[in-house]
Amino acid sequence: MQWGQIITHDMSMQAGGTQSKKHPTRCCTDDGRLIGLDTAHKTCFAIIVPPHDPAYSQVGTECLNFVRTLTDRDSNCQYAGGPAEQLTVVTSYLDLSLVYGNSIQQNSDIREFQGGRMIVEERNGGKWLPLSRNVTGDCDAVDSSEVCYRSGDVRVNQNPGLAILQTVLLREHNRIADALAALNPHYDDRTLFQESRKINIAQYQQISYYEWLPIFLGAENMLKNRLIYKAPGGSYVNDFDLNIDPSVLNEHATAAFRYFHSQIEGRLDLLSEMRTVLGSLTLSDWFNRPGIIEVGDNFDSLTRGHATQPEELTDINFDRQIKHFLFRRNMPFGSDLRSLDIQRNRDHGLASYNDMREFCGLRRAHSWEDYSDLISVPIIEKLKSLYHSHEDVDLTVGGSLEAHVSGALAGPTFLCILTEQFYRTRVGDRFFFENGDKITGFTPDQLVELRKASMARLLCDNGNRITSMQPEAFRTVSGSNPIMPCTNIAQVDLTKWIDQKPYATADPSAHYGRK
Ligand code: HEM
Ligand SMILES: [Ca+2]
Repeated sequence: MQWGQIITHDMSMQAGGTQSKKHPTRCCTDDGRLIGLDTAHKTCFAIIVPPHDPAYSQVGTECLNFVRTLTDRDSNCQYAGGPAEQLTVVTSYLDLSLVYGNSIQQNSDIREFQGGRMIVEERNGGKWLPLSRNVTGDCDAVDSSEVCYRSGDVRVNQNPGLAILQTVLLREHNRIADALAALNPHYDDRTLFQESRKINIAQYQQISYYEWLPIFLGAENMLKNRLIYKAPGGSYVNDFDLNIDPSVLNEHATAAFRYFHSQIEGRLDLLSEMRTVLGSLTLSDWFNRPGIIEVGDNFDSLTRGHATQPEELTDINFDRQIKHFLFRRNMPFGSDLRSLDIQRNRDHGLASYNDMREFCGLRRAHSWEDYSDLISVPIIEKLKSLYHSHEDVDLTVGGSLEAHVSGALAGPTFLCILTEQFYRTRVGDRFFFENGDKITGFTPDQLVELRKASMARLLCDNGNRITSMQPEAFRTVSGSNPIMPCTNIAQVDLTKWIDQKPYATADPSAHYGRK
């Protein structure tokens, strides 16, 4: 057995799946009935709802739409004789492709080509993501005047939290570009764009690896496996390895990383600067309707809400908003994210839970009872009633039932996959921000600054009028993580990017010492 790779070249987006809106290919009728196999599109793999389903039986839904991910077979580029491999349409590096796009063409469509900036549009005194050119296609818009965004990633409109994050990262790019333009008046648009992008990506990698991932993977586990380093100061980590394939593991994108769907909270609080609750939104009212973030003070209040209200537990329970009401538009029920995850596991033909356990160095189970080292007995009893054999348990199911490793938010099998992925994502990236490459790396002075980047500072700098935040924005407010004025939160000092020399891009050969 070996790791399964999703083919490409932020973390994968499977081609042709159900990432955001309703898929144009319909495998069920509008009222949730199955379309006969003879008439359904060949990529259909509809989810059959049992008649006794506690939610869907209320409205007689017997079929949930599911369209198979496109593979190399569909695109006539199949590896000789190998099994079908899923295709992805985004880059697999942590390169903020969600902001900058996945190709030169996508990038050109969202760049301003002035002052190094990305396109933002002014509405109601604020700077927002540019509008989609196909509002009713990209969003669940009631009419074509509704706000619907265009960005580097088509999922931007999927939920309000994501639209906020996309906006914050876009504004951050322009904030950096404006600062660099003031510090280096001799820089042209292209230099400003590339340098700002490079800083924005570095901050994003710093935040992802040093602030966010430790909560999920455990800081000790990350240190031990060389995903992060202790107190690096201004020193480089030159761990780039040409032999490490940085593309996204199928087991990661289709099982392990989706486990965090369990954390999704269906109620989105709106909070004042004093952190009093002004109201709340219901997630399923706002799938693919991102315009809500531009209404009144919602951008700031929702941002404070996301930073303040706790996530749901990482466990076997999933919020009704995604379990019954995903993309429901104004219908009483929608789709079920948990079912989609399980069906996607089968669509991609992932290895079984038992095989993956063994591959990760855990004990292979030879009977149901052998799972009791990691899964509780009542849950094993439930599994027995659902699967014919202990060998049949899907990876996405078994992995999410394991007791968590101490200090992490996943059991050993998922943690093995997540750790392998995030090791590859850094070590396989020759531009990872901690690398000391003479041409592409940062100076030690700049690295010291980048290591001060935080989610709190990003939210402070790119809200409309957010003036306070807790320093660890991914953690709830507490005595040791109190709300404080933004001015007290460390800032990346961009004066370390003052470039004394005339910039050398006019003569790229100068970099390589060629004549
Ligand atoms: C409101 C929040 C979210 C919603 C509504 C949502 C919804 C979805 C949907 C509909 C899909 C595609 C399902 C399919 O057809 O196979 C998906 C994929 C995925 N989601 Fe989420 N998700 C959310 C948050 C998250 C979070 C917080 C994480 C991880 C921390 C996550 C990780 C993933 C991953 C890894 C995939 C597979 C992406 C790919 O490879 O194509 N999602 N999500
Ligand atoms: Ca949960």
